[in-house]
Amino acid sequence: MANLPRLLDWFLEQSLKYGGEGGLGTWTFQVFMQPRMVVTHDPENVRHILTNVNTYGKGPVWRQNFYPILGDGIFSADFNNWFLQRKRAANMFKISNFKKSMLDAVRSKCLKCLDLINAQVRSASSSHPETAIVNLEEYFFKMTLDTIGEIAFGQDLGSLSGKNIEFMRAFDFCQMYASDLFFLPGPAWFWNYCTPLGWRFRRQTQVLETHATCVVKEMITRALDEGALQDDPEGENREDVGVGRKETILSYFLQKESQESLKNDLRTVRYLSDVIMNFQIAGRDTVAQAFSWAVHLLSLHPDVQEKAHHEALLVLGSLRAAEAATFDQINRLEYMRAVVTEVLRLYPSVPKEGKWVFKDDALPDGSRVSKGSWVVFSPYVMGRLESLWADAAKFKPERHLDKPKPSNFVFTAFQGGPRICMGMNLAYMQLQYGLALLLLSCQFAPLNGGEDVLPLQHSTTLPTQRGVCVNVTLRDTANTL
Ligand code: HEM
Repeated sequence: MANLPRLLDWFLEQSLKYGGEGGLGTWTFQVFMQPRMVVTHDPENVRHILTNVNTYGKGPVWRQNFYPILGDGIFSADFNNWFLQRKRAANMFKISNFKKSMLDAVRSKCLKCLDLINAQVRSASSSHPETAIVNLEEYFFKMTLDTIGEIAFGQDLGSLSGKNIEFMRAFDFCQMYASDLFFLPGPAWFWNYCTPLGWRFRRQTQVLETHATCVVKEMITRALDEGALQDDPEGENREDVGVGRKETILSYFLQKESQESLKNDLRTVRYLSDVIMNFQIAGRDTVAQAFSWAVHLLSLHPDVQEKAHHEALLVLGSLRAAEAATFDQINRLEYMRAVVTEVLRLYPSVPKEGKWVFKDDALPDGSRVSKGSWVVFSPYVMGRLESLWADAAKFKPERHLDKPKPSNFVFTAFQGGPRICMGMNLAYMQLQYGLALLLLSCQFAPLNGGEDVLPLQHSTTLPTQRGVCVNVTLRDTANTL
């Protein structure tokens, strides 16, 4: 328990100590009254775990700990329930949606966020060029929540305009608490019902549920008013087209429900609320944290910042021109893509992963794993192992240029196999474009000459403890090459 606040670094130390040469070998540990955890960072073991979804999955303990937040959504689902949700949501991630509705959502939220950052710097600065200290993390969290809101259910959640503060706080607390449950002795019910934090958790999950239910009910009412729902939804194999004014992730789920169940069946509303919650979790924190770590690392590496800025000018033009960037232009930001990959190697938004063992099995290195235990690997640890990355501690985007993409079982930020992150391409688009717009508008410098280590907050994802405060200097935005 003492190591909980620094769990990831503890994993790294233990892997180097007990993981044999290079820290890749398998070792195990067990928290009192919790299932055994088998830890491995060998890419072949990771491949085996991630590609055998019938042997390794989410399992009952994950589902129980996260049920109050994720319900039956895709992150907690296994087998057929997982497969159906993945298949429905996959409709949204087709190229035509990337080029139009997703890019529109990303663009409008990035530009709004940029305006707010510019306004804060201008109001706080009397120098020329205008400079101010800004905590950018809070802007990123609001921006990514509003973006995923638009993409997942076609609504502007208004976080960038000051709404949803209570919801976001509840969201952060619940994720942190549920993540701790795996490493606390004893069953979840004990912590949930017999401790003050558990009581707070249960109260905060009500805030989340109310928010998601409101969104779903509003969307159902809108779809019914527009006559966009079928009385008799067709079979699973027809081509899915989405419903309502525009295609959203939720619209692909709505079209599979009958009007009758949408109007009268509370279980249907609950299920759709779970879908919403899961996509909000998937799309908000991961991307916001990647933005934060990117700005932190760019501020510490002015040479990388300048190269990325130069590329943005070259590919997108001035800030004015970049506001209208196309999908193909964004894809040509190759150096920025390498920056994003390097940020996620060192600071993967999902820093640790545990899969439940459904059947007795052996890993490729010969280690035996028993049904009812966990196999654990950490993308954070893997990104720091010299046996996998030369100069692992150094931030060097160049390592990803002019080379084949690293295997998903070595660079595990998005994982791999059938459950690879569904939003990977969306995340790259948001980060490449958002960072390019930021760099065309501002320069970042660290406070007090640079703090090398920014303390992490233990959670399901990888937030910082105090946000990311940097010196922001506004550029002359008429700049072109
Ligand atoms: C930097 C950004 C992101 C990172 C690092 C990331 C990482 C991951 C990882 C590691 C997983 C596997 C988690 C697990 O199985 O427990 C995952 C799953 C998933 N991600 Fe992402 N993600 C990012 C952004 C997004 C975005 C923007 C979306 C938007 C829709 C998204 C949607 C999903 C979904 C739906 C799954 C579940 C896939 C499944 O179980 O089949 N992710 N992501």
